[in-house]
Amino acid sequence: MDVTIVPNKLQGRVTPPPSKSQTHRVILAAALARGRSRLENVAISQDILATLSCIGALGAHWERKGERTLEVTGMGGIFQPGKELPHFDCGESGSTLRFLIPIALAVAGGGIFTGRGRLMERPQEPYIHLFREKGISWNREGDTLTVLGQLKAGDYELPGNVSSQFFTGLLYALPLVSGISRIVPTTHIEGRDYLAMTLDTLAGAGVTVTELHNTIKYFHITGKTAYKAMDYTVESDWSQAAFWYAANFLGGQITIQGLNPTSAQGDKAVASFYWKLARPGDVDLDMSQYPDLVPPLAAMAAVRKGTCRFNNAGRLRMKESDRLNSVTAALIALGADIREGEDSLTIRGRDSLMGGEMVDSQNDHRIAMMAAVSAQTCQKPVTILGAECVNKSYPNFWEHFQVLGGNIHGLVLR
Ligand SMILES: O=C(O)C1=C[C@@H](OP(=O)(O)O)[C@@H](O)[C@H](O)C1
Ligand SMILES: C=C(OP(=O)(O)O)C(=O)O
Repeated sequence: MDVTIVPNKLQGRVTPPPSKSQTHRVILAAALARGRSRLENVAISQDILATLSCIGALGAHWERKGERTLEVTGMGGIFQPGKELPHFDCGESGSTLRFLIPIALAVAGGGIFTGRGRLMERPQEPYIHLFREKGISWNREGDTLTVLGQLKAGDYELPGNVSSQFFTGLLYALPLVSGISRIVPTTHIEGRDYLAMTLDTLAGAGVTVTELHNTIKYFHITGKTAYKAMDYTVESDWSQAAFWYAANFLGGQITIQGLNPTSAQGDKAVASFYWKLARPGDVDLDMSQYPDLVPPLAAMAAVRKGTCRFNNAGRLRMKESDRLNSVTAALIALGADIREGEDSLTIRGRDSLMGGEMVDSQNDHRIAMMAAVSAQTCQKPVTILGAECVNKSYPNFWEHFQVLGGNIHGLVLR
């Protein structure tokens, strides 16, 4: 679906969707627990649907109990083996794939994982190296990956600068096996707040992981822990709220409702980045902890007085698109002054953007949403190609855009 946006300023009230990161985590904890968990404020985006289909493959059950309520009956850490290895269809969700691999190894002795789009091209090397050492077999053919073996307790060393999702996967899986384990980062961890969110959700399910320190900080896990069923209300998503912050930065008057200012979501930092960028002048921003904020912050940086440099952003090349490249291509199409570095972006702010061109979302939800809010400040209409990709994380994004007065042509709502 291609949509054309005729520029105007957005205004009104919006509640961002439920946090995708929290939803993945709480569904997995509920799936591993014995008994029934009631999860409130859950939205079924494509990524969340992928995680739900995977917990089905593990033997957990889920049922919708209303628009935003989900009941999950967990498998209690006990997998009922069938004739074949379980099949996990991860869609395009990196979180689902990286969280489920060690869980499947812990409870089911492995599994067959499939994915679409760019998913299977995204890095898995830290797991490949680690599992090779542990005698677990790893075999990828095209979009199908088969992992086979039993996850055992022990020491797991991981680089911290590829994806925090490898840590989360092991943090979920190692408590399920017998014996003490340690997860030791071999570099500085990027995306630490995602791990704080993981530890928070695990604690809610009665699973305690301690962070210890000798020469470096590491995670200490006592094995054979039972996950407990829980009632949980998912918070609104700060990473998605960031696009409405960008819309406000570009002249919108939107009241963003329902956010928890003390959330464990690291992307609540968008509020302070907003004020940093609102002051004229040159700024350097370290994005190593906030990869998902780069597209909305780049939209802000394109229209302001001063140059903004986004540093330590190499991880963005490994997302749904190569996001350093796709942010650059999209903003250039809109008329921004942006330069792509190996792991950085440099944006010289302008008074406004020209628009009038087509922007390819490259099947990346955050690029489509960035282009949509940037279109507000353009002089000419903007066409976004592949606009349906927002379904990955924010299925009613375009509805919200319209309710806020966005002038969109070509929209086909499901
Ligand atoms: O754990 C999570 O929920 C996520 C971690 C981040 O990924 P990386 O740590 O792989 O950069 C982030 O970009 C992704 O959208 C969600
Ligand atoms: C990168 C993202 O998610 P995932 O890694 O789960 O695919 C995202 O939502 O921007």
